[in-house]
Amino acid sequence: MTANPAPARDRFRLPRWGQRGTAGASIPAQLSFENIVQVYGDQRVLDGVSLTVEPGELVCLLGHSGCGKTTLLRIAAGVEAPTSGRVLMDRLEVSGPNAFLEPERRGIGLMFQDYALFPHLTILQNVKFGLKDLSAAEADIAARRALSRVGLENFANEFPHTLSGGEQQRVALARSIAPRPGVLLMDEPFSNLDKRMRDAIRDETVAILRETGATTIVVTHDPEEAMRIADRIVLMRAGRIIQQGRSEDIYRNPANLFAARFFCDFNEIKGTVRNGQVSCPVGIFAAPHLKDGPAVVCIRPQGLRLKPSGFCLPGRVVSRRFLGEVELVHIGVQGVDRPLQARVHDPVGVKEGQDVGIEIDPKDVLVFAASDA
Ligand SMILES: Nc1ncnc2c1ncn2[C@@H]1O[C@H](COP(=O)(O)OP(=O)(O)OP(=O)(O)O)[C@@H](O)[C@H]1O
Repeated sequence: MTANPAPARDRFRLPRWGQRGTAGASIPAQLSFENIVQVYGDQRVLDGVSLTVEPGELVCLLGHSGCGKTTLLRIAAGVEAPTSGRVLMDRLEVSGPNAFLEPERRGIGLMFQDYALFPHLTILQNVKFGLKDLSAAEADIAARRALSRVGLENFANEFPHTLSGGEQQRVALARSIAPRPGVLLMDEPFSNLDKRMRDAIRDETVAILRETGATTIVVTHDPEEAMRIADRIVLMRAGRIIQQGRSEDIYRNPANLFAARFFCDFNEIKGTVRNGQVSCPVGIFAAPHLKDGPAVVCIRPQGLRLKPSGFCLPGRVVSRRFLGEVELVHIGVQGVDRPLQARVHDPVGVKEGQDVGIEIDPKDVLVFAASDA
């Protein structure tokens, strides 16, 4: 049942919501975690997490399912108390041995992947829900301003089920920014959207977050998403922070094999390090930082180039798959268990079964100690 639906043409006339500029700004807060440990039964879900998110910064918590990302958000929000450690906002303890500030008094906005919209409330009522501290008139103004900010002011009187997934995501965003939180915590906020919509909405959401200025933590298990939106990526594994930094730095210089694998589907080949060099069946590469011993040579698929047979490393094309902008070519190489995968832009004339040469760009080669695996 739709109450006062927006005329269809208005839906098409809506301006891009990342460009509207009417949202109230937040006063961003610094959020710090000090040595957070969380134990459930005999499971140590968080194992000494320390992290400071600076005012206005957008941090992505990245990691596989079950590594503790959501638990850290819940502790920040005050929905959960840590087993030990402290959470501080602007250097004041909000969770810890000396204090516990109730979630509703932290000035933290939350947005979860299911959006959690109330089906029986209109869009406007949904957005007003978190504005209980304001008078009815003030709440109405703040909610309409937030809806306008996400380009949905014409949908105020509709009900959630009449909106598309992308529109519902924008309502959830409006609801979380309406109280102008100093900190916004978002748990997989784009995971319910199809890929085409996800890219656009993600970019627009980030534009709005930048304008509101809120300190933001976004949880995701998608490295591309993290690279696309984060000022800083914090990579987690089994309750610990493995590495943090700008996306380019982590991508180019992963701290270990786990971090490397997270960002790239490498060709991995066993090798042996001797005197700062690693030898393996596809060549010899520099490994100045490693001690002598077994190693894993990781080669990015885009670091392989096809040459005529007789040049560089000999190989035989096993398969070719058209992926749009690139082709994925699998090439068998003597001494290597699995065919190498190469992402090639223009493999003109290359056929399955054909002998080729393979050139490997050393900048796309990373080497880790085998003990790291
Ligand atoms: N209240 C709880 N009681 C017991 N175990 C819990 C509780 N909350 C979380 N866990 C467990 O803690 C671990 C980490 O869960 P968490 O939701 O933080 O992971 P996550 O990294 O966010 O994963 P996902 O990406 O799948 O949401 C999981 O094994 C989960 O089952």
